Amino acid sequence: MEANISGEDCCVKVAVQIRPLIGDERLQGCKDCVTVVPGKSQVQIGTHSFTFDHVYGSTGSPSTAMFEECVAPLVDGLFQGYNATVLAYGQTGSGKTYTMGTSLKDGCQTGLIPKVMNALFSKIETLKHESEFQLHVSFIEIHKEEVRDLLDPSSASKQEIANGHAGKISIPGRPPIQIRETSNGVITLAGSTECSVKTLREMADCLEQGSLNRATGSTNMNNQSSRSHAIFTITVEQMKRLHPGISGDGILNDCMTEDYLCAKLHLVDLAGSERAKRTGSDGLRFKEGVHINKGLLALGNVISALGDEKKRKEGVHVPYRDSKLTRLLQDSLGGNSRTVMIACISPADINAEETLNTLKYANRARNIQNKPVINRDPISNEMLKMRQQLEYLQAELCARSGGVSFDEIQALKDRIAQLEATNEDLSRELNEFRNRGAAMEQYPAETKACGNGAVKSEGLKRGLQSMESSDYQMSDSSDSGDIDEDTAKELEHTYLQNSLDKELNELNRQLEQKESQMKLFGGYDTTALKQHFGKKLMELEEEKRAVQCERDRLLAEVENLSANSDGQAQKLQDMHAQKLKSLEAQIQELKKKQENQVQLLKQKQKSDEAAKKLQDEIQCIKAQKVQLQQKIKQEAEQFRQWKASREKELLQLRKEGRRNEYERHKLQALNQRQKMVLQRKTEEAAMATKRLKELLEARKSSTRENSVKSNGNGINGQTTEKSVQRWIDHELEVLVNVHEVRYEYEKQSQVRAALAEELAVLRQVDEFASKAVSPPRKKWHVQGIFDVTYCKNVKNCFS
Ligand SMILES: Nc1ncnc2c1ncn2[C@@H]1O[C@H](COP(=O)(O)OP(=O)(O)OP(=O)(O)O)[C@@H](O)[C@H]1O
Repeated sequence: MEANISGEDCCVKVAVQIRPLIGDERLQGCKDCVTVVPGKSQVQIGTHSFTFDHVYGSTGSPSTAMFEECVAPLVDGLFQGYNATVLAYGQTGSGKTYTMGTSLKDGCQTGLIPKVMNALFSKIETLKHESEFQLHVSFIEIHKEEVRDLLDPSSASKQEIANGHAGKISIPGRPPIQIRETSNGVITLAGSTECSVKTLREMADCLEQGSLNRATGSTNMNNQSSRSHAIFTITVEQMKRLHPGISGDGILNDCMTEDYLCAKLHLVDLAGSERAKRTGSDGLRFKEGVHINKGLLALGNVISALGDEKKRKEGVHVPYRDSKLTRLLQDSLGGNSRTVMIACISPADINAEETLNTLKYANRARNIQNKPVINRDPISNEMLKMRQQLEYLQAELCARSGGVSFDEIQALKDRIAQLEATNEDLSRELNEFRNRGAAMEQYPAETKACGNGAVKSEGLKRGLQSMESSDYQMSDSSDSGDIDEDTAKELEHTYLQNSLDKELNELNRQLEQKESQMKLFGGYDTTALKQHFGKKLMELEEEKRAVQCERDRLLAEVENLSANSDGQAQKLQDMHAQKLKSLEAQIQELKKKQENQVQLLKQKQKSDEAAKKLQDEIQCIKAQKVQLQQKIKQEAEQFRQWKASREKELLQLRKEGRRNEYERHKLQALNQRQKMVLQRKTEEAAMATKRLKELLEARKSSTRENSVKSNGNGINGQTTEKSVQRWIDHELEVLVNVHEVRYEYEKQSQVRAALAEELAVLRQVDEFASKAVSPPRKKWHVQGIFDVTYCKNVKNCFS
């Protein structure tokens, strides 16, 4: 049997085992009624002729070759994850137990099961460096439509019952074994013992222990007849260690370092079909016989339903549930298993009828198609599928790229260069946004740490100081409310930019991911490939039909010839039969090819759909990316405009501030000058007052002198006149001086009042400046203008 990696259909293989005539049969003088056509796997009984996959015993292949040819490939398949079943079928006493080796006793190594165990352990030995294994064994029997655990030590006690037939006592309290179907259709046994075995000895012990527990009994046809269907199951769990980077593709193996496989091998020794008359059974044995035959009948119905191509195509119901035996063998017949059926027959002419039935039964089973798949851990399975798909697509790409012209390659290269350039531009833009965002971030960080408006302004002020010149002092005039608004605006902008950048990064990441996935699909138009597959399928279908017609024709000829019994006809019949066989093989081959093509086509369609979906997703992400980039640009532009207007405003304020500063300096200088004038005038006033006092003093003394002179001797009239004249002049001069001084005093008082008022205003200005709180810009400006005007007036006063 060939390895079946892809899980395609695979027919049940049938081998016939013809045992030699045994003691009783010889004693009865039985004759050999079965012939094997030399060099062919063909058995003839009477006028009937059947072709099988293998025929052993009699003049067929030696029975010793059976394991190598039929069972060893199944054992190998276990290590690839394929389930397998070996099923021995035949009438009672035909040699099923002998062939299977189910009754392993005292280490006697006859039959298939001991050989399976040997092969299994020697294979494990060779693979132990690359895999870890776990083996489990279960052994059950179906006796009178009940499933029994042959490895359960509690039910090991066997008891001979009254009529001498073997039987078992079921232990109360232990729940019966139940057949269950898992959600993915796998048949399991709930409640049966699963022994973990590590050595060949342990496994052989399990077989021996189970065999001892099996229900057997003596009948007229077999001294030790199996009264139940026995199923010995070996489960092989394998953890394969893969070596990353070793495989040629070098892609998926990098991430897949373990492969978990689990496969089961069912070794089934059925109870033999029997006729109560011939076995001479009665009582319990008779009832057993009825159950045995019932189970085998159900098996026959299942085989009929599955073996008939017409019924299968019509989707006829397969009666698996009619018996526990068929239910348990559901996977082995028409399911997930590679199955070999061994039809055991007796060559004795007294068994000819049963032998013919067995051969018919077996012949039908050959048409059963199973669907073995690798039983792999779902993740490993998924990985493998992807790898296969990748390999397939890579091969396809290679094939396709052979036909791609130089121009096309050049165009693709150009496109790649173009895309890379766009990508670089976008990355650069992104970095710029990021840098801007980072520069803005330091302000929010400071403001966040401080947590109040005044300190926020301080933070921003420091930030601005780092950018602006030292004449910033005047920008203190902008109120703290404005600064808070600015900070909030910048914060908002930074956060928005950051979140948009993040979004853009995420989109870029998704895009990269999707595009790398897309690369796996190659991106080529595969319509031509599909057409090619479709054409190929049709060709195969036609070829198959032609071969089938040829087969039908030959069959008809063979029918005609079998009616004709002369030697020539026999020869022709043989020739036709041979041709028929080769045609059968051809049909099978074509079927396989056809299935392969269908699988390929399906796979192709699936990958096309996936590629289309991926392409749509990429388009969608690209559209989102463009939108996002536009949004980022818009936002940046808005912020830039806002920033520019804000800076303009600031510049205006600074200009205004400088002008005010200049005015202040001017006023201070004027004030200084006025102070000096005031001082000078005050000194002049003091001088004038002093002079006035002196004059008044002089006047008083002259008055006194005059009165003394007039009251005295008054001798000279001219002298008196002159002195009066002098006195009058003097008086007049004094009066003029007094008047001048008064006028000057009033003027000085006015100037002083004006200066006092100006001083008050300047003090107020100084006070505001030292408190770092300026009067509102407009007010300050107006006040400045007022002061200047006022000072001009004062100046005029002086001039
Ligand atoms: N290939 C063989 N060579 C020699 N003897 C055989 C061979 N096959 C079977 N026998 C003998 O035939 C007898 C019946 O065989 P076995 O018990 O295996 O039959 P069976 O089909 O299992 O019968 P049952 O269905 O009643 O259990 C046994 O005595 C066995 O030794």
